[in-house]
Amino acid sequence: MSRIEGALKALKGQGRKALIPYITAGDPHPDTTVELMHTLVEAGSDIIELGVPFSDPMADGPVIQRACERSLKHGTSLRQVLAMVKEFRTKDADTPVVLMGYLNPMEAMGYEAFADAAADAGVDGILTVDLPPEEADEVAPLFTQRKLDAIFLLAPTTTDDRIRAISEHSSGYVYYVSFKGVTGAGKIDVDEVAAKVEHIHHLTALPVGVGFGIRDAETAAAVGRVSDGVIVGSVLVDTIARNQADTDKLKQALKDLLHPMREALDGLTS
Ligand SMILES: O=P(O)(O)OC[C@@H](O)[C@@H](O)c1c[nH]c2ccccc12
Repeated sequence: MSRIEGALKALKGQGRKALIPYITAGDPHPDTTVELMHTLVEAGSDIIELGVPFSDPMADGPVIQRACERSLKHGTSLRQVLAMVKEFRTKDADTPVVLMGYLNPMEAMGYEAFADAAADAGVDGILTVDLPPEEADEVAPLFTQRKLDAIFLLAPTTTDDRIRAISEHSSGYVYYVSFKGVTGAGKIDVDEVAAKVEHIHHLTALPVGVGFGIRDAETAAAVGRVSDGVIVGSVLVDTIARNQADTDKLKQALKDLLHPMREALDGLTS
């Protein structure tokens, strides 16, 4: 069983939902990422989604675009991101890490070499934003052969046939994008999300995580009620941007954001 599958099964057994924060590796500085990852865990996170910075992140809104810029300004490379995960693993053997990224840097390294290096670093899952369906057949097995979960995005516009096909290539969980648009924008329509997630549950046995537009405990709970986990990105990344100068303050601010979400999610069971 993969670390992701294990974590999600354990949560399910407890009737709990996964809290999955996203941060961009190397933001605000490559030296602080590992520390921030540990902070996310201390604040009650179950899985970490770590973004590989990319110069043209077309699925991202301005908040995460700027995070990529901050990170790339310090020269953060894919290899360095993998080294960060390796360092994180020396102190945390349990928390699953999903590497989130655009294909270009992975392709540049070579998918096979990348899959080897990711497995070696202690990565658990790979979320490729822009992998065309025709290439998923070829790339996803490279990940799964190395026990890396292949995580794919489902959107409100994804047809049933595509949902089935994508789920076949997926492991760990599938990521339902709550609205059509970029990260950090828009307002989530909880009823619409609930209906769609229920429908997806009929098409795949995999857990369903939902992201895009979750900014506070109330929305996290509303989405957690209908899904297996929530992914929270831009609101955390915005907090990183506003507290770049003071790491201790930043860590506290991240905890202040995540604690109420954790509590709201756990409150769903009672
Ligand atoms: O930022 P939001 O709206 O909270 O959504 C999560 C999201 O940031 C994270 O999962 C993510 C960051 N970049 C992405 C690109 C595509 C899909 C998902 C992502």
